Amino acid sequence: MTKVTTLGQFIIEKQADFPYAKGELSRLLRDIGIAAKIVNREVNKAGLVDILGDNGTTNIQGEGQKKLDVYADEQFISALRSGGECCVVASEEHDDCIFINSKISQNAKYIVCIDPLDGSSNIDVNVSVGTIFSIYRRTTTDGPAQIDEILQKGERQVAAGYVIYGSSTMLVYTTGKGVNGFTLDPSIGEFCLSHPNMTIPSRGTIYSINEGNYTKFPQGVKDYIKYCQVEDAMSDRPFTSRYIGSMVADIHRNLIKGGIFLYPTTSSHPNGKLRLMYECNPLAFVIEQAGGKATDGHRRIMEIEPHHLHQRTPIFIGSSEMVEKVEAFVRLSDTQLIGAAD
Ligand SMILES: O=P(O)(O)OC[C@H]1O[C@](O)(COP(=O)(O)O)[C@@H](O)[C@@H]1O
Ligand SMILES: [Mg+2]
Ligand SMILES: [Mg+2]
Repeated sequence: MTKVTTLGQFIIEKQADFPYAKGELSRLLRDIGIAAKIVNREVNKAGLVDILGDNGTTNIQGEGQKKLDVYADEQFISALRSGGECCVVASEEHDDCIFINSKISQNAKYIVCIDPLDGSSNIDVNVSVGTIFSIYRRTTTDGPAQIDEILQKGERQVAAGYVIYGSSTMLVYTTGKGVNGFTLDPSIGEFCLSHPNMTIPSRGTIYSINEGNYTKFPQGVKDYIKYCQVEDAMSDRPFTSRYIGSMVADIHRNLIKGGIFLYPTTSSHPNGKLRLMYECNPLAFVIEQAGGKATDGHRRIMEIEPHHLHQRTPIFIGSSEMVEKVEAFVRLSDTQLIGAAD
């Protein structure tokens, strides 16, 4: 019989990598795992219970909230609040940070940024959705946490990961020492280690982008898409186009098979669409830890200075050689633009 390692057991074993750890991060990851199971239960019942559809409210970015967006947000915040290891939560669904002022939490050392439900537009049609989380350590030690403690660069993350609610439910995370994936075994209600030491192939044959926006893309991205579509046996082109529209699901597939996910600037989203703090940074940390790359076309996502909670960024993320290739196209087009202006 093969040995089963649950997420809880794995987290405790890995605590030994950090000799001075007191178990707070382990407990925080456990709390996220618990909330993920609760959200999973509701996602699985969607269609049977009244949880599909719009909530009738909008979030800070003016996007309509789905009932499941609101439900997932409440579950994660409540698990983090009662777990006591997190003093501030920054969520896609709230304009401002949520300071947890309970006696046990106010001196907690961790800050969590979260996209409670990623891929909202897919909820009502039974397509995979996800949760993305990012964990930072506070930069001061006492008193209530301040806003600038939350706005840290992605390279300062101590842990990050995602949950994918798909044909099976998985939790994938990193603490900066590789990436491990756990599949929820519904018969025992536990996430079990199923994908140890995940690595992303350095090249793949999948590109993921919302091609409907093609005319709005910068020239370098248009040129890269054309490159993906050209026939060339040596480099396995034309590549396959796959776009689910849930960032977590697109990136999870590319992590396993190799590929690139692109959400560039567009004329309607001049700063990009996806959010730095709770979408791009955590996924960049996971993908880099798996051996891939994540940039905005010019610099590492995790080196971008955040100025506000809901800041957006363009992103090119996935297999290292593919990200380098799109960067080369972007650079070339920038030089041509400069040349034409001279
Ligand atoms: O519909 P578009 O513009 O292609 O955007 C799809 C992207 O938007 C998102 O759904 C945004 O996430 P939320 O659902 O959390 O707002 C990503 O998951 C996805 O990659
Ligand atoms: Mg999202
Ligand atoms: Mg969301």
